[in-house]
Amino acid sequence: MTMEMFILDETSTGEVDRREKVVAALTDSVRDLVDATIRSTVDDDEILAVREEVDALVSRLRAAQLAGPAGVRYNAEGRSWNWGNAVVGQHNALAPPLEIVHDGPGSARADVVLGAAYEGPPGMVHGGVAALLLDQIMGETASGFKRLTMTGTLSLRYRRGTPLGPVRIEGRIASESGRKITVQAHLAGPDGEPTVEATGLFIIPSWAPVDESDRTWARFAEG
Ligand SMILES: CCCCCCCC/C=C\CCCCCCCC(=O)SCCNC(=O)CCNC(=O)[C@H](O)C(C)(C)COP(=O)(O)OP(=O)(O)OC[C@H]1O[C@@H](n2cnc3c(N)ncnc32)[C@H](O)[C@@H]1OP(=O)(O)O
Repeated sequence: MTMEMFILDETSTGEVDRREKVVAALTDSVRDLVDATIRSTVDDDEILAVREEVDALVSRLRAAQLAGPAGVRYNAEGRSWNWGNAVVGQHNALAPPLEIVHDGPGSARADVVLGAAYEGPPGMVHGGVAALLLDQIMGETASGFKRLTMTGTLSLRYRRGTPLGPVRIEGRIASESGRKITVQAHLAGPDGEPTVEATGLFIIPSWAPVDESDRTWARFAEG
């Protein structure tokens, strides 16, 4: 991958903000649909009838589509958006409803409520979902919105099951050496005791801009 894979898009920030909100509301409804589908016990005829209506709605959305994935876009004002991102994509119903808070240099955290769609062992968060969330938050911790970083190596220790429900994830930079940034993080359930501990090596790719004062860093950092 190269910097050219990030898409320069002429849409104004005001228009990006407006559109993001409109589709994000639909995304919330689709998340609800996913949860309702998993947990529904209505009879078969009702399921078939709902399916027909959902298929009709999909056709309406397909009336105008991007040719491929949403990608990571930015405009000349420095606003960037990644609506399809698997963790923070505002238009991605597979992404849990999560907001990452950068509460200081080299640290980040997020609170999220994980429902039935994120289940692995009975009543517990899927291990891959825990890894997914940790990867994003640790990547953002390493990047700090001032440089571009990619996951090199991620190591997880699952200490005990994480119950579905409210989950907190916290990450911090443990050390840095050249283009290599080591991040430590954990994920915890409602009692605050870490259930998953993580260490990751995040790498500033050789092709990425090197000048941290360059605005390009900030532009792409929300990738
Ligand atoms: C979704 C994509 C978004 C990406 C862009 C984000 C922009 C926004 C930024 C931030 C906020 C958002 C945060 C995102 C959160 C999600 C993050 C992900 O899930 S990223 C997808 C998964 N990861 C990959 O797909 C990497 C695939 N691998 C590569 O592209 C390359 O291998 C890369 C960039 C990791 C290294 O390539 P080189 O060419 O820059 O590295 P060389 O120069 O060979 O090595 C530098 C040093 O690092 C070590 N190294 C290289 N790869 C390593 C690895 N995998 N593990 C450990 N060490 C490694 C080497 O041994 C070398 O060390 P010595 O300087 O000699 O001491």
